[in-house]
Amino acid sequence: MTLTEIIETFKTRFNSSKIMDSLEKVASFNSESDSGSGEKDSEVYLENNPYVNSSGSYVKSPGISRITRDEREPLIKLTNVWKIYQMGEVEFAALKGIDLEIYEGEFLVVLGPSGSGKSTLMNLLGCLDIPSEGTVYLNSEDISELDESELARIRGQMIGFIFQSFNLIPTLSTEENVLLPLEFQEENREAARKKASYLLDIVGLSNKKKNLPSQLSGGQRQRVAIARSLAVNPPIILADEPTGNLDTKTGDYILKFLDGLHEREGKTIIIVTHDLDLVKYATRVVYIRDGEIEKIEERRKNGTEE
Ligand SMILES: Nc1ncnc2c1ncn2[C@@H]1O[C@H](COP(=O)(O)OP(=O)(O)OP(=O)(O)O)[C@@H](O)[C@H]1O
Repeated sequence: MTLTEIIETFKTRFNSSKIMDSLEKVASFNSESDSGSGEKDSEVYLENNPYVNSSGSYVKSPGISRITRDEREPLIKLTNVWKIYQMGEVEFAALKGIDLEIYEGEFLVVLGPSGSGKSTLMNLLGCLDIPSEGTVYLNSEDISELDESELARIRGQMIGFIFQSFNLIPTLSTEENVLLPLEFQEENREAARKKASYLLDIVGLSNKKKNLPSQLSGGQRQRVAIARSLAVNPPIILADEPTGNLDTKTGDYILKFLDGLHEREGKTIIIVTHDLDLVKYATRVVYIRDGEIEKIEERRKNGTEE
């Protein structure tokens, strides 16, 4: 399906946030079996990080924030959240009474070993799943009170997702993948193209606009996912193991980029990882083990505990 066909088919049936939601689910399913071209990353893009080079330019927030909110309230709040998986007769508690408040401007790293409940927590923080018990608030709204399309709308406006599986639409080019959320926001087409072009430029992929996801390396796909997550300028960026499958250099680039978005753009960044190295970027670290918060550490950036 082409970009136009996808848009026209879905626009007639659903509201825009719901479409993005459905497409991302399909894309994440499709991309699991798709391991990429294996093409080596060029290092040229390392020059493009506006937060690393000295050109003085940086990512200007594209678009305007569509949310009005009380800034004293947490962006995301979890109270006594449990997630219980049912496997036949057996119940398994993956999260056991999590209380957590996340405020604007934080760089939060959720750290825990394999099986500790990170992805489960991530899905709840991103309002992609609902708790078995307890309450999740996004922008002061109890998400279990919202219907599916309201939830998709608020989530689309508030959260940019960067998932390990990249969630790119396999039949769309790099440029079209970035354009997709903008098309559904009813942006002026020319402005949307400019924005997509700018975002691809800053993630160093202007020369890959016409490539399909299968013709990109893992690191390049991750950067398309970042460009797309920034397209609608959400206040929160939620990243699941953002450097997971990447070589050190590309991983470093992506982290510095996220760090720049935090420092220069005031974005709230939430990263879920098992990689201890990432805590140096954090303003707060949540240690999770066996479905419980073990401790929470306030930090000054660059490695020191407060
Ligand atoms: N759909 C499910 N049904 C049953 N159990 C599940 C389900 N999803 C996760 N679990 C279990 O819940 C626990 C937490 O899983 P989760 O994926 O959140 O851990 P994680 O910390 O993200 O692990 P990893 O770092 O290995 O990805 C694990 O013991 C896992 O086996």
